[in-house]
Amino acid sequence: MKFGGTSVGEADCIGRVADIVESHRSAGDEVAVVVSACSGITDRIIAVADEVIASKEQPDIGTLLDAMRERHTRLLKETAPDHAREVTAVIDDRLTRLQNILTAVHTLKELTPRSRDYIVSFGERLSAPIVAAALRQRGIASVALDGAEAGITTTANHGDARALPVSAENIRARVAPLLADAVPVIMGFMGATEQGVITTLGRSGSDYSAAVIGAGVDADEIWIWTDVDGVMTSDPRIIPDARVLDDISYLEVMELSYFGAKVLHPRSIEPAMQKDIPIRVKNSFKPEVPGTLVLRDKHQEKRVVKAIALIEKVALVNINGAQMVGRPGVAKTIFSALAEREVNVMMISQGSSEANISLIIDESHLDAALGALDPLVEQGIVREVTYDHDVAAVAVVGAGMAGTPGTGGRIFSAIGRAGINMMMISQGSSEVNVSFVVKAGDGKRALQVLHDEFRLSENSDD
Ligand SMILES: Nc1ncnc2c1ncn2[C@@H]1O[C@H](COP(=O)(O)OP(=O)(O)O)[C@@H](O)[C@H]1O
Ligand SMILES: N[C@@H](CC(=O)OP(=O)(O)O)C(=O)O
Repeated sequence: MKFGGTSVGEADCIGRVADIVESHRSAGDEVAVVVSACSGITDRIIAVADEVIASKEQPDIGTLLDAMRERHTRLLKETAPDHAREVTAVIDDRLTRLQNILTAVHTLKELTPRSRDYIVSFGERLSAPIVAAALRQRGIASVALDGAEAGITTTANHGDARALPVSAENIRARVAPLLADAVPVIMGFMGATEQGVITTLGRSGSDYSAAVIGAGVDADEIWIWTDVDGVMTSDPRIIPDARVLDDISYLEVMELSYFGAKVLHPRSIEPAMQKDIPIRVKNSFKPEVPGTLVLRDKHQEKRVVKAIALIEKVALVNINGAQMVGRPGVAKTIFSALAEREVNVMMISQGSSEANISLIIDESHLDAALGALDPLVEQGIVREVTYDHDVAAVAVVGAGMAGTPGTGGRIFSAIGRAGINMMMISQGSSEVNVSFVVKAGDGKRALQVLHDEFRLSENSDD
C-alpha cells in the first residue's frame, strides 16, 4: 500500500492510514507500506536548497527549516503520543543532518545532482518514522526503512533513477521476511546505487517505489492510496464532471500517466504488469469507495474512448529539410543527438514526404534539444529547426479505439468545430492512444470538448 503526500499530510490523514492498515492486518492480510513526504514538503526542501545556494550571506538554515520541524513534531505528537519522545529524537537528528548538508552546500556553493538527491530524500525520511510510530501506537509492530534498506538498488542517473533487476531479490530478502510479524513503512521516491549513493526516482516516484516493492514481495495486489476516488476519465481539477473508472488496462493507464495524469507515475505500471499484479487506486479519505482496478486488458467497458489527459509545459520542435528525403540514417542521427543530451522525446510525427519531423519534448529539455540539433543544421543534415514552447499535448486513450473506424474522425471534427487548431497529430500503432498538440491556451478547452463529445461523464456505454 502506497500512501501519497496528501494521505500523510495531516494528523487525521495519518490516523486514517493507520485505520486502513489496521483493518487489513486484522483481516489477515500482510501489508507493506510505502509513504511519500507529507504534502508540500519536497517542494519546500527544494525551495530551501535553491535559496541556500543562491544566497550570498550565510543563510539562517535553522530558521528556514523551523516550520518543517514544527509540522512534523506536531504530526508525531498527535498521531503517536506514546512514542513522541523517541521519534522526536529521530526527527531532530534528521533535520540536523539536513541542516549540516545545506550548510556545506552554501559554503561550497555547489549543489551537485548527487547531493540534491540526498537532500530531497529528507521529506520521506521525516514522514516514514511518524507513520511507523502511528502504527505502533495502535499496537502494530512497525519499522521505518529507507529505499536502500528495503532493497531498491538503482541506476546512477540522479533525479530520475530506475530500479535495477537486482532490486527484486534484495526486496525479497529484506522486506518479505518482515511481513508476517510487522508492517514495514518504506520511504518512497528513493533508492541507492550499488555503491550506496542515494538516488531519487523522479517527482511522484513513490508510486514507482510501491510497484517495485510489490513486485519484489510478489504481492497479490498493489494499492495506491491517494486523494481522489480512483483513475478518472480526466483530471478532475480541469474537468469538474470527470468520472471514476471501475477498471482500466495497464496499457491505457500507462498512456494516461505518461501524458500527465498525475494519479499514477508512468513507470509504476511496468513492474506490476510484468508479474500481472493488479494495481488498485483508492481514496484514503474514503476507503469504502471501491476505486479503480488496473489490470491486463479486460476491456469491460465497451467504450471506445476511456479517458483524456492533458500535458502542459511541453515544447514542439520542427525539424525541416528536404535533405532528409530518401536519405537513410537521418532519423537515427537526429534521435542519437537528442539521446546524447538526454532529451526525452514524448511524441513524434513525420510527414510522408520525409521533409519534416515534429517532436514533442518536455519544455525543460528545449535548450538541450536545440543544442543537439543546431549542429545538424550547420552540417547540412537538416535545413532548419524551429520550435514553439507555447503548446500543450492532449492524449485520447482507450483500447477500444483499435479496430473501431471513425474515432479519429470524431476527435478531429469535434476539435475543428470548437475552432481549435491542431499543430501536430500522432497515433501509436497499438492504437491505444491518439494524441495531438494545440496552443497552450486551447489545451483545457480541447479536453472539455472531447470529454463532452465522448460523453465520458455518463456512466453508460457509448
Ligand atoms: N485521470 C485522472 N484521474 C485521477 N486523478 C487525476 C487524473 N489526472 C490528474 N489527476 C490528479 O492526480 C492527483 C493525485 O496525484 P498526486 O497529487 O500525486 O497524489 P498523491 O500525493 O496521493 O501521490 C489527483 O488529485 C488529481 O487531481
Ligand atoms: N515526495 C516525492 C514523491 C512522491 O511520490 O510524492 P506524491 O506521492 O505525493 O506524488 C515528490 O514530491 O515528488
